Amino acid sequence: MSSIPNDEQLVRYKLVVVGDGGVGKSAITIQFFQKLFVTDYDPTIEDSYLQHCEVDGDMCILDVLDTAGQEEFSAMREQYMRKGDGFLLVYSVTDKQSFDNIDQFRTQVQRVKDRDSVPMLLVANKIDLVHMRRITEEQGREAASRLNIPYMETSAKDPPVNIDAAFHMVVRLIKNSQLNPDRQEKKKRKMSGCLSHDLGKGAKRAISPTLIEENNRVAKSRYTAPPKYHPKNKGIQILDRFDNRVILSSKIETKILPMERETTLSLKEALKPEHFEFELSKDKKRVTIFLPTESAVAKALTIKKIGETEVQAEEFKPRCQGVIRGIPKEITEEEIKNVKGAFDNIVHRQILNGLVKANIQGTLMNFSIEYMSGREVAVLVGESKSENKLISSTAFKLKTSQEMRVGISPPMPWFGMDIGGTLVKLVYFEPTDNVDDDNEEAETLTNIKKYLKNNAAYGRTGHRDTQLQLNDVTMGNRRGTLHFIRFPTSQMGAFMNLAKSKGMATLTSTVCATGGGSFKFEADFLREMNISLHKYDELDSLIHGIEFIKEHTSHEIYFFENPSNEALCRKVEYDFKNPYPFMVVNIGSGVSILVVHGPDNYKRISGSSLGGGTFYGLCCLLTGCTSFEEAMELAAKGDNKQVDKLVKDIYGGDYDRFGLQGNLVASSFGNMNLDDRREGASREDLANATLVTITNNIGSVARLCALNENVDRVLFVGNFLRMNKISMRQLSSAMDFWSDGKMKALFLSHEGYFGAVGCLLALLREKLLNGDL
Ligand SMILES: Nc1ncnc2c1ncn2[C@@H]1O[C@H](COP(=O)(O)OP(=O)(O)O)[C@@H](O)[C@H]1O
Ligand SMILES: CC(C)(COP(=O)(O)O)[C@@H](O)C(=O)NCCC(=O)O
Repeated sequence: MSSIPNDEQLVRYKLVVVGDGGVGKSAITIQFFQKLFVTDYDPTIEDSYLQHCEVDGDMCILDVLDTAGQEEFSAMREQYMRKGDGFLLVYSVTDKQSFDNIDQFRTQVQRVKDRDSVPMLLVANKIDLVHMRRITEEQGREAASRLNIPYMETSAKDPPVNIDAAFHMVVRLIKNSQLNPDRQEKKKRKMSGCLSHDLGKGAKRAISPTLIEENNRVAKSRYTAPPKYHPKNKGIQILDRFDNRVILSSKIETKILPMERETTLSLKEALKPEHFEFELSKDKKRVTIFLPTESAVAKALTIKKIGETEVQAEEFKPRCQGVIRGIPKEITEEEIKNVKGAFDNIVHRQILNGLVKANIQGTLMNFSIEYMSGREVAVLVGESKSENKLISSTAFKLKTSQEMRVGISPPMPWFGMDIGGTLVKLVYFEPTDNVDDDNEEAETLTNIKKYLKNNAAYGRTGHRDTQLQLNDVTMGNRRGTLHFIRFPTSQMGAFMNLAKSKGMATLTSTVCATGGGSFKFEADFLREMNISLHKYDELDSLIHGIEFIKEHTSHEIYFFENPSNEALCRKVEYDFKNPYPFMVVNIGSGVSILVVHGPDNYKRISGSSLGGGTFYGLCCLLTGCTSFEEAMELAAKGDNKQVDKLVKDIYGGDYDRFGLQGNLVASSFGNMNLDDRREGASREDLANATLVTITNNIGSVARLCALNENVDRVLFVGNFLRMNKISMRQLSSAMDFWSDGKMKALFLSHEGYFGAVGCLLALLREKLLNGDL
């Protein structure tokens, strides 16, 4: 029976990604490890990544160092080059200088490794930027053959091209070189023939031991289990702990070993950052964890230890608090100052299973930072260098991830875009927390901000719903104002031109989008603006947007009291506590019906093609109206009874036996086959009848679905309900009447914007999670 090898049996390959700054080294590495495309990355910091990987059917550990391209880091570069087993030499096909510099990187690797033949791959990156390409494939291949190394073209953008293939290729090159050291040696002699010859035998002997040692080391780790290291062994240092394993580092190499007799569970596994909030007591001795949901509580109870710090789950109830105990040492102001000051001195980040650790120079202790996205909290774990043991652990509030310079938050501006069948909904997050965005394009950014903020109309058809603006909200790790903007999907071309003229395309290369149009217009965005759409599913986004807005705003959810009585009807705020399960009826162009059992637990149960688009389309056809607003105005003045056949038109009164009142619509538009009734029906009546028809149908489908799902609260959202009190009242009375008062129709103030909010949140969550926890 075969068994899964443990880490001690696995071969570990150290790969190093080198090349000029800006060629996409981080993008390539992050795409490989985290399967996402990042556009912004701190160019001054080196990151290393460690992950299990399968290459050609063999499990191994890949340890990849993404290097800083800057010159000032060149001394450090030599140090890591020495440890590298294989190298990706990256240039950008849009940047000739980066291509020209490849020779230097190659020579440097050879010099530092003291060998001519080092496993290396020439990587021509950014091939997606076709129109900006300066170095052809032919030139790239020619350079590769001159350097005697293989060549590969890549793109780290989604969908990525050859990213996995490039890393796998380097592993293959390393394996080949290990299996065939003789060939390497021969090749080396051949390539550096004149050097050996000129210097004679002595020089050759001087070179050989290094090579033999190098090959022995690799061969040993390939075929025999390495010795167990104990931290007390001289010169061995605990670098990190994660997932029940400990990483030990000696001067020679770094090993991952299982953490025996340790009960540590990684914080990441036990709780997700969005499940809790931290608060540091004034005396900085206690950290309180707030757990918002029951599901989080269940997980929290499984935590035994975080590092050396005991965590006790104390009577966790929803919205109750527990306390991290046993923080052994009060952190002093001085230390905080040191650590804070040291954020600028981060020289190396290590991203282990998504957890960011930053090594900081210049502190009294060697702190590592575990940063929790969106919570503005950092947990600092101090390790005394001399004793190799954890001596303190604490947490305190930080301003932002920018200040820490860890975590990857997307560059400003932050937009979420929902491109629907009729309308594009755009939410724009305007930061107000006075954090420097550290953005080279600060002026363009400021201009865009001013333009959006100072106007409520954009072009002929763009509108900002100023009444919906949300001030002082936290998104990602920032505080700010959320603005809500919409324009017709048919105006996408004009929107792109406007956005281009405001410099959007120069500021960002990725925008998050949802809705059917995120697929339909994807190619146009790329072609016209060189912007990739980071796509999120529209129903996921809708649910996450609703969850966020209902948690972060008051007065959002309401219902109608006495909906069928004109004089007594009034809007009443609804306290949506214990919300699950509930149903969502999204009335956009068409209708989607979902049942929601928890924040991440929903399903689409039904839909209808008779939606807002049907109302608007039919209205244009029947009344000649030219805008939704005009259609609604007409409908408000009309009377459907001219158009529809009522129960009393058929029965002469009520149909008592089954409780059908005479005024009930028996047949929508049923009177329009009669000449006199048709002639008597005004545009207003036709608009009203159209609205009533569509609304009635949605109401019946929704009620049946709610019945089927055993749900009594139904949230109606979507822009069909914009300025549409008629439909809201009608839905309210229909739900109430037909369910004998058991079901409730609820409405949300931000009607059609939830998808856009949800997709922005998804982007922030994805970026920040991948960057830190
Ligand atoms: N200014 C508007 N222009 C067009 N349709 C509008 C407008 N305001 C509200 N609507 C209504 O909203 C519907 C679109 O709703 P929305 O939730 O934005 O869906 P979608 O995502 O399909 O665009 C339209 O079909 C129409 O009934
Ligand atoms: C296809 C859609 C999800 C698109 O969403 P929309 O742009 O209408 O908001 C929606 O129109 C829909 O669910 N239509 C109904 C399809 C049906 O179940 O009959």
